[in-house]
Amino acid sequence: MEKQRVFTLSQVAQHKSKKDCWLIINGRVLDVTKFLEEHPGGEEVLLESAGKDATKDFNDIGHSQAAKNLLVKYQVGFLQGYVVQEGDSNVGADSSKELKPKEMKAFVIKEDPAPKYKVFIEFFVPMFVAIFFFGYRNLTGAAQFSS
Ligand code: HEM
Repeated sequence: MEKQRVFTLSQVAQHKSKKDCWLIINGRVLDVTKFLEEHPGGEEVLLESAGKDATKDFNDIGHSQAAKNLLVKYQVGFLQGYVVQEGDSNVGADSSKELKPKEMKAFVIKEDPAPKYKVFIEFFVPMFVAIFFFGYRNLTGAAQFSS
């Protein structure tokens, strides 16, 4: 559950120190603070990407499947606006399968542009039309009755 949290780029960017180091790889937000000293490539390279998207750097090195499997271990969530494509869930599940670098598809999170306006259109407008209609009929009916 913890790994499903969604972070914005600016939230990730706040974790860029040696004592609190996050980075993004393939849309996954990773807390690598405890991994800094263990990283075979050294802590400097990780600190250079701290708080940022390190996907390109990670892929350029040609990390092994074992390294890719480690990503899930340090994952604390996902980057907002990214969808992990099919097959990426295999990371960490089957180390015998070599996975290709995953492509992340960006999508736009659309907020309802005017929900109050929509309520007005869907509810109040028909209500006003009905009131107007019955009011008009009553008035004309009353007018006919009185004449
Ligand atoms: C959480 C993210 C990362 C993990 C889990 C990770 C893991 C590993 C592992 C297990 C190795 C040993 C070789 C291998 O198995 O491929 C390694 C080597 C290395 N990593 Fe990373 N790495 C990460 C991020 C990065 C990043 C962002 C860079 C940036 C450039 C980087 C640069 C390197 C380098 C330069 C090596 C040494 C390669 C060599 O000696 O041939 N790593 N990494």
